[in-house]
Amino acid sequence: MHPFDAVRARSVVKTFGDVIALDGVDLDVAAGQIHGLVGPNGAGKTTLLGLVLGLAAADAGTLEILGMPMGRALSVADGVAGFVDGPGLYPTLTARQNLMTLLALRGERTSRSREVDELLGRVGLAEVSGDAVRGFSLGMRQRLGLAAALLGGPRLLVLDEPANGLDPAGRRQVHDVLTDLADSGATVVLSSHRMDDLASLCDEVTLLSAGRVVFSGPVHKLAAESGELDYRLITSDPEGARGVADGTPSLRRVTARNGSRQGDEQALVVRGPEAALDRLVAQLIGAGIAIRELGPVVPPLEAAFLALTGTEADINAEETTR
Ligand SMILES: Nc1ncnc2c1ncn2[C@@H]1O[C@H](COP(=O)(O)OP(=O)(O)OP(=O)(O)O)[C@@H](O)[C@H]1O
Repeated sequence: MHPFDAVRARSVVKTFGDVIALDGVDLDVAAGQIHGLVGPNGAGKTTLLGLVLGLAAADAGTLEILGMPMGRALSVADGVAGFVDGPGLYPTLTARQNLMTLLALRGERTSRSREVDELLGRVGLAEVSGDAVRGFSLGMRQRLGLAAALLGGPRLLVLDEPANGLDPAGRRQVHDVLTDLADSGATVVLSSHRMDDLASLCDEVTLLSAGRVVFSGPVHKLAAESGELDYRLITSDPEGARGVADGTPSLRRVTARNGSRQGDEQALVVRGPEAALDRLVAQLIGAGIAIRELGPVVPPLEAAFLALTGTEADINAEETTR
């Protein structure tokens, strides 16, 4: 459908002194897709987005943006817009003045004021469009930054944690804007720490860990990397359920690894493949034990993140010292 990659990185390296921020990164983002970058703090997400935006040049490797090779000169490629480390805004100007100023800087002032109002409405800032940005919350600044990035009608939008500081309604609004943009054929590359956000928004995700790609592909495939999950069950007969679990092949009873909750003294936590869990459920029902709650202790996407980035061990250790 789309003949080229909007972003194509091969063996990209970026260092800051002794720190290797990106260590041979490959990235393919098909045109028209929403692609998420995820990874622990310091994994290299912002650095990679900065290279795509032309804010810095790679030390080694190749990077093609919208089919054009990025050179060593620092400049935003044609058709690309976005921000890293928060949007750059003029704090003393109003939201509307910020966007009008951006247009003025491009010599487009008078013709597009209606478009500016429409954009402010789309990102949920219509009512505060006349307020000075210096009084804006983090979420409001994020929304205005998104509107500013959309002004030029980008073919590739690059956003570093755009959902940062947004309330649930704001997140929904931003999702809608990004989805509409992708539906119109543009490409979006964004970073996020929220796996639920990425799952609901992105076609594909790339998981970075310590500057390397440890997964890249569709979100459902990432979930499949979670390995064995811990499942938490609340039943009508905790003692009886423990006995049934102990007799279920391939299933182990464990102490909750993460997310202890109220009522956990009544909960049974088991680890094993899905088929073994299915057997346990059938046996519990057969034994007349009602299942009142059943779900993974850590959602599959988060579990995959923890397993692939090696952060799972830290969490286990934390649990055992409680
Ligand atoms: N300008 C810089 N000078 C020195 N080191 C830097 C610079 N920018 C990034 N780094 C280092 O490069 C590594 C990657 O940082 P980066 O900001 O890309 O990670 P990130 O995945 O975006 O992290 P976070 O989730 O915390 O935003 C980190 O070790 C960071 O300290």
